[in-house]
Amino acid sequence: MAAKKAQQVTPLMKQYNAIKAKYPDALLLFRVGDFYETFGEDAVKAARILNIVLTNRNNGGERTELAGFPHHSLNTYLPKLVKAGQRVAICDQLEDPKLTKKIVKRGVTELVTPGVALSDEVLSSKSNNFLCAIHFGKKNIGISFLDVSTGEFLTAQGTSEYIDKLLQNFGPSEVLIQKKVRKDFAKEFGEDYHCFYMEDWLFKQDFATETLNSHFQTKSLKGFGVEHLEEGVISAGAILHYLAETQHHKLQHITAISRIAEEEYVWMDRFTIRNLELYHSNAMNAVTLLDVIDKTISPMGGRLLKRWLALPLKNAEKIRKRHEVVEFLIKNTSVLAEVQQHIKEISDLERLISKVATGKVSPREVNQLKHSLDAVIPIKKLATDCDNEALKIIGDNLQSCDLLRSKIKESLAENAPVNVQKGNVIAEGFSKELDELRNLAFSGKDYLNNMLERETKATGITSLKIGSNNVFGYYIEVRNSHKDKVPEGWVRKQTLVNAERYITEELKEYEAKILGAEEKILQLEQELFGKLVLWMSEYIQPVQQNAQLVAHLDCLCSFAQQAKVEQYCRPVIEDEYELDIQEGRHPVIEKQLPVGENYVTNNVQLDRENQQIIMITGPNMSGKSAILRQTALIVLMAQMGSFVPAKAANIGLVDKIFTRVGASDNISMGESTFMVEMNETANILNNISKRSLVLLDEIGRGTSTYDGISIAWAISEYLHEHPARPKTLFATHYHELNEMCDTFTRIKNFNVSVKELKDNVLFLRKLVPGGSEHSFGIHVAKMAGMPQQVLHRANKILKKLEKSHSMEDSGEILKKSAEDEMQLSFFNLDDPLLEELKEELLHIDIDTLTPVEALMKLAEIKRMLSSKQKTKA
Ligand SMILES: Nc1ncnc2c1ncn2[C@@H]1O[C@H](COP(=O)(O)OP(=O)(O)OP(=O)(O)O)[C@@H](O)[C@H]1O
Repeated sequence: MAAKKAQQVTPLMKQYNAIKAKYPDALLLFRVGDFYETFGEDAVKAARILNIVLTNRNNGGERTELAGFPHHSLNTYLPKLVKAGQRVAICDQLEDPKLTKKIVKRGVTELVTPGVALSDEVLSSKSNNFLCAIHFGKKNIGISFLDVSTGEFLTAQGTSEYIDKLLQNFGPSEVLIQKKVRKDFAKEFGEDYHCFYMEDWLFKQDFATETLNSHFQTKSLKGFGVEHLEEGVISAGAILHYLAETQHHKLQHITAISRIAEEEYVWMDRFTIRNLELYHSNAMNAVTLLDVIDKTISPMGGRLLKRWLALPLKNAEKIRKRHEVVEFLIKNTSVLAEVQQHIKEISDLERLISKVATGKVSPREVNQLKHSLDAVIPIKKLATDCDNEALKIIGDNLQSCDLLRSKIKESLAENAPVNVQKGNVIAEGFSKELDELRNLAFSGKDYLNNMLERETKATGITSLKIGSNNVFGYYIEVRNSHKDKVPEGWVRKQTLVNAERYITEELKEYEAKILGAEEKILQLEQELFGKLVLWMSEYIQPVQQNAQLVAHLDCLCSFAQQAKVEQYCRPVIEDEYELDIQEGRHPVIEKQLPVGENYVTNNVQLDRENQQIIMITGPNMSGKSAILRQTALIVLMAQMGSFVPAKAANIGLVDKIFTRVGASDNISMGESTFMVEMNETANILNNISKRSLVLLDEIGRGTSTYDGISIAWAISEYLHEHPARPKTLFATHYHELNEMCDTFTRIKNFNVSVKELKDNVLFLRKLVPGGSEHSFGIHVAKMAGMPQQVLHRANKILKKLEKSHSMEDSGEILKKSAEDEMQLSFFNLDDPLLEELKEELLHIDIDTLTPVEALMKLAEIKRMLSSKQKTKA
C-alpha cells in the first residue's frame, strides 16, 4: 500500500520532499515556474503570516495544503516571514527549464534567519542585527557577535554575569547554542532569546580555529588579538559554520574579528542598563536616554552612538579628545552645519558595501554608494582643514576612493533601476558592443525609414511599405499596380488581395540582428554589472573605514548639536575620585515636563574622604530617584564623550556604575521580589571598586519595616567601612537611617525639600543638607484630607514607635498609647466604632504604607465615621 502511495507522488513532490527533509526546521519556499510555493504545515504558516490564500491540492491520493506568491514579490513577503521569527529556506530552480526535458534541478540557495538577514526590509537602519553564538567552557563562557549586514565580528569571554551584560548590550536577533547546553542557557540567561541549537561537535577549538583561519586566510589568529580567548574563538567558529550552513558563502566583507575590550569600558551590569533606561525600557512608550540625545544623521552614526552609550570609556585621554572635538564643533558652528549637511547625503555605507560583497547589491544602490562617497570628499577637506587634532586625523584617514567613484560613474547609467532585468543599467559609451546593440534595437525605426527611402528611389515605387508580423517577420509590401517594378533579388513571401510582400537580403540581415538584440542587451548589461560589482569588492576595506569614520564624526556632531540646543556643559574629567555636579539636570525628565514647568537643578558632591555616602530622604514623588538617575546619567554621558546637562561637572573617572531599585519600585515576576533585590545588592557588594558609583533606591523596601531598616543600615555600613569607599547615593524613606551619620563620618544626610501649605504639599525638588523629620505616610494622609483627629492620633502613635526603636514593644506601646489617649476621644468608651477604629489603626504600618494604600485606608475610615455621624443625627 505504502509503495503504491509512493508511486502516486508526482516527481515534483518527490523532489520537494527530498529537499524539505534536509531543512526540517525551516519554512521552505519552493520555486515552481514564476511562483514560490509552500506545502503542508509550511503553507498553513505562510498563509497565516502573509495573509495569502491557502488552497488544497491532491498529492498522490492525499490532500496537501498549498500557498504561494509570485517570485518577484519575494522582497515583500520574505521580510514578513523572518520578522515573524521564521527560518526561511529559499529553494530555486538551478537550471533553465527551457533547456531540460526532465524535471528542473532545484536546490536551496539561501537560508534566511532572523540573525542572518541582509534585506533592508528586515533590518532596522539605526540598529545592528547581531547573530550571536555562545559556548559554555569549563572556566568561562565564550560569546561572539556578527552583523552580516555590516561585517562587524566581535568576540569575548568571561563569567556568566559578563556574558549576560553583553547579551543585553548587543541584543542579538538569534543565538546559536550547543544542543547539550540548551537548559543551562535558559537557566542563566532566560528564555527570551531566539535560539537555534547546533550539533555539539561543532563547538571544538581545532574546528573553530581552522574555520576562522580559512575564512581570513591567515595562519593564526594572533594578529586579531583573540588567540588566547579559547571559548570566544570556539563561539566565533560556530558562527562562521552557521553562515556556511545557511548558504552564505560570499563573506569578504567580514575582514576581521576583534575582542570586546571589557577593561576599556565602564562596567554596567544588566540591572543598571535597565534601571537607567539607556536605550530600552520595560515601560510602554517610555522615552529612553538614546531617544533624547540621538541627533545622529546617518544610520551607521546611529548604530555607533548606541554602542558608545552601552560602552562608555574609562580612559581619560580618549574621553577628553571627544570633548575637545565637541567643543570645537560648538564654537565653529559653520563647520558643524557643513559637516552635517554632507553627512545627510551619505547612505548606509556599511550595509551598501556588505551588499557588494554578498553580491546582493542593486544598480541603484551602487549609484547610492557612489553619491555617498562623493559626499565624503568635502567632509575630508573640512576635517583636514580644521584646527583640531582629532578632526584632522579623521580627515586624513577618510579615503577618497577616486578610482571607485570614477569607475561607477563611467559604467553606470545615472538613473539605473533597482532591478538589473529592467535594463538601462550600464551607461552609454561604456561598452561599444552594448551601444551598437542598443542602436540597433532602439533606433530601428530610423534604419527602416532610411531603407524605405533608398528602395523607393531605386525602384521608383511610390507606395512601398516596410512592416512585420509574427508569422513572416519583416517584409516590403508592394501594391499590385507596381508589381512589375519589383527588382529581381526580392523574394516573395506572402500574397494579399491587393498587394504582395517580399523579403530582401538586407531586410533578412536586419531581422536576424534585431531579433537577438534585446535579449543580448539584457544579457550584456547583467554581465557588465556583475563584473563591476566583483571589481568593487577590492574596495570593501576602504569603504568600511570611511563608514566607521563618518559614524564617529556623526556621533561627535550629534553631541555638539545636543549640547548647543540643550545648554549642556563640557565636563572636566579628572583622574581623582571626586564627583562634583553643579546644577545638574535629568536629560530625559527635563524634556518631558509640561510646558511652563522648569526642571529644578541640583548639586551633588561625592568623594572618598568626607562625603562618601549621601542618604537622601524625602516624600514619595519628591524627586529622589530623579537625583540618583541624573547623577549616573551625567557621569555616563561625560564618559561616552558627550557634554552634560549641568552648569559645571567635575568627574573623577568612574569605572563601574551600579544601580539597584527596591522591590516595590521594580515588581518582577516569579521569584520573591525581596530575594531578587537582595541577590542584586549582594552582587554590588561583591564587586565594588574605588572608582565605583553606587546608586541605591529604596533598598530594603521589599520586606517588613524593621527588617528593611536593618538591611539598609547594614548595607550602608558595609559600603562605608569597605576599603574601596565607593561613592554612594542612597534614596530611602526610612528616616531612621539618618541616625547613621552620627556614627559613620562619611555618611551625610540630605533631603529633597518640600514646602507644606495649608492643605497641600509643594514639591521644591531641591536637595538640601539634613535629614527628614517627617513621616511621609501621614503627610500623604494629610494631603488626602484625613480628619484632623485621625492625623493627630497617627502622629502620636508614630512618635512613640519612633522612640522605642523596637519591634517587640511596638504592639505594647500602641496598646498603652491607645489606652492613655482614649479619654480624649470624642467617642464614648463603650462605642463599638471605637473598637473597630482602634483595630484599624493598630494594624496600620505607617512606615510601609504606600500613598495609594493610605488613601484607601482613609476612605475606609471616613466611611466608618460618616456612617456613625449619620446614625447619631
Ligand atoms: N528636579 C526636578 N524638577 C522637576 N520635576 C522633577 C524633578 N525631579 C523629579 N521631578 C518630577 O517628579 C516625578 C517624581 O520624581 P521621582 O520619581 O524622582 O520621585 P521619588 O522621590 O523617587 O518618588 P518615589 O519615592 O515615589 O519613587 C518625576 O517623574 C518628575 O516628573
